[in-house]
Amino acid sequence: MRTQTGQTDPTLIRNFCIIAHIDHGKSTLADRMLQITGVVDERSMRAQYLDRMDIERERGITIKSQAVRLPWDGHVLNMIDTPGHVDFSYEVSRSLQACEGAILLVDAAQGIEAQTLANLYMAMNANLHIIPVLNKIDLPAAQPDKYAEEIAHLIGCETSDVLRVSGKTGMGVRELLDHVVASVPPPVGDADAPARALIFDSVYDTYRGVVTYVRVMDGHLGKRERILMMSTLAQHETLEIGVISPEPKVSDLGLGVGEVGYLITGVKDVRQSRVGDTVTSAAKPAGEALGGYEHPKPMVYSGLYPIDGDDFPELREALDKLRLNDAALVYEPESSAALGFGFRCGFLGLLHMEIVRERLEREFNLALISTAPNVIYRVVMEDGREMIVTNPSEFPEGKIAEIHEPVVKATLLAPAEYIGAIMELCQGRRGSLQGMDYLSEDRVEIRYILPLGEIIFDFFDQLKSKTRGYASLDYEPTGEQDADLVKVDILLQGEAVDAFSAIVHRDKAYAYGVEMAKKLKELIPRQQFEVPIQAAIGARVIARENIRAMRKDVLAKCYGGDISRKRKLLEKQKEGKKRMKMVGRVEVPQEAFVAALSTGESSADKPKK
Ligand SMILES: Nc1nc2c(ncn2[C@@H]2O[C@H](COP(=O)(O)OP(=O)(O)OP(=O)(O)O)[C@@H](O)[C@H]2O)c(=O)[nH]1
Repeated sequence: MRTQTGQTDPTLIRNFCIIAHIDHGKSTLADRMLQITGVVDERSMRAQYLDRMDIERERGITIKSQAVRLPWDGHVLNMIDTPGHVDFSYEVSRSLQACEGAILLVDAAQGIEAQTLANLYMAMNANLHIIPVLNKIDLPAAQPDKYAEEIAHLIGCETSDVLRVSGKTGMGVRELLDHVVASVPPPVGDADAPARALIFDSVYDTYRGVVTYVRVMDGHLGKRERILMMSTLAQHETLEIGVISPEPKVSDLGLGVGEVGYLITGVKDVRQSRVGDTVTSAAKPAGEALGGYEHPKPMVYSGLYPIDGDDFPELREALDKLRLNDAALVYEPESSAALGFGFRCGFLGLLHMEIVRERLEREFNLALISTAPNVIYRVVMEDGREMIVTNPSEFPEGKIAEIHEPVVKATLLAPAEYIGAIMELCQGRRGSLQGMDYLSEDRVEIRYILPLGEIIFDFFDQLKSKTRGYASLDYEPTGEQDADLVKVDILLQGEAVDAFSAIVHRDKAYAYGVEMAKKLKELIPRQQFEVPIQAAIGARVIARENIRAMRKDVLAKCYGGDISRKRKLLEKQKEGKKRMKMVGRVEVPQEAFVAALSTGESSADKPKK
């Protein structure tokens, strides 16, 4: 199976990935393949072998892609695991570039979902050979005939071409592996050309530094070789090079054309080894990088503040550490009059934001307040100045000529009976209908252009509740549009509280103001004096509530003048004060900030059906 130079003969290699909607069983199938090919024995098999991070396992989602080498029938199969969430679509696209084939995995009880479509289109764009597969055929609720037809209709094949498997029982998985060998084209590349390898993943490991996953397109990468990263021009030496099967195995011969493996250079930050970049030899560099490199671009911003102000240095340290493992995370310090010192952080999307926050809280033991998420607005002033606004506090005063907001192309899939509910929801979020197609008699694909700012709050939850969980959603950024947006400030006793300001559409400003004022009225305790809560656009007040003054002071409770009791009460009050923030003269308990800023459960928690 090896050529004269020692690498695997490319004609015997098959590189493939599995694309599927969340929960359709990708990890289970991958696990079964590990077992059937003998890479993992029965005893050491633990469920979802490939999902390494704890958070991933707990949430049952795949965040980081990985590649595993599977021996099968005299061939080498490289299975590249792709992440399944829209936030990570760039990583998906890079994993696809590393393959020649894709297994399109569809739950036989659910049919095609929005994510399946999005990934399928990406795979077709990358010219991959598609193997359509229905999974979970062991389920009593499976309707393989119905969904085979849907798939056949979608990709233009015969229903009999759609394979049927169960990742759980292993039924049909051997046949699927045979089919991969028979139908996925072997990689082609120029073995004599200067090396070019695509980085499709890079992961920080505490002990070994950054582990970079690559697919060699041309040439050869060896051990102790000086390599060059073509986007940054950084040079490193490969300390170790090998394949994963399923644990790392050092390959003294290096990696040749078509091979998939990892390399370690001792760098400590994933930013030095970026997904999408091309690795070449420093001594004999390639003339041109592989196409398609993109710098990760944050789409959603939010402020993160420690609940206890003293934790600010810990938060900084934690972010610095997380960053080593996450090339897409950006942050810079900011301060808020209400919340103290914190960081403005940029994320790829909502799930990414949730994951970062959860890791900060869980791995670094930090208690955090996050401000409402924001998208990036481009504001043009009448005098021609242009500014980028990622935070309501940056929203300019004065004469604004235009505001542009980011929009996404959203694909929604649902049973036809929910068309009305979905359209009502999208219309209410300023969506514009682009088209609608029936996938089968009773299932429909609806396409909308929607402002990103309108879907980052609770769109997903609303969609699920209005369709009883049957709709699925996928979206991709597609430029920007003009929008009539305003900044709504919330004032306590005439003083604006920066943490509660928001940029919203003019038509929704009133509703936001009323809701926030009501919420705060309930959350802020009475003070010695009356506290007006106002919502305002500039100088114009659009909503108002009042917190009435406290009638008695705390000591009034202590009848009889028991001095020790009095002292205890004062102590207690002092204790309470520590967790208060002063906004002007008004004492606001920390909990009020947390409660007012939480929008209930985040939609990113539940990307599942
Ligand atoms: N009955 C049955 N259940 C299955 C099968 N394959 C997967 N499941 C179940 O379906 C659920 C989702 O499976 P996963 O393998 O975690 O799905 P996934 O597509 O990897 O999910 P993400 O990593 O979140 O994208 C789990 O509860 C599995 O036990 C199958 O063939 N039959």
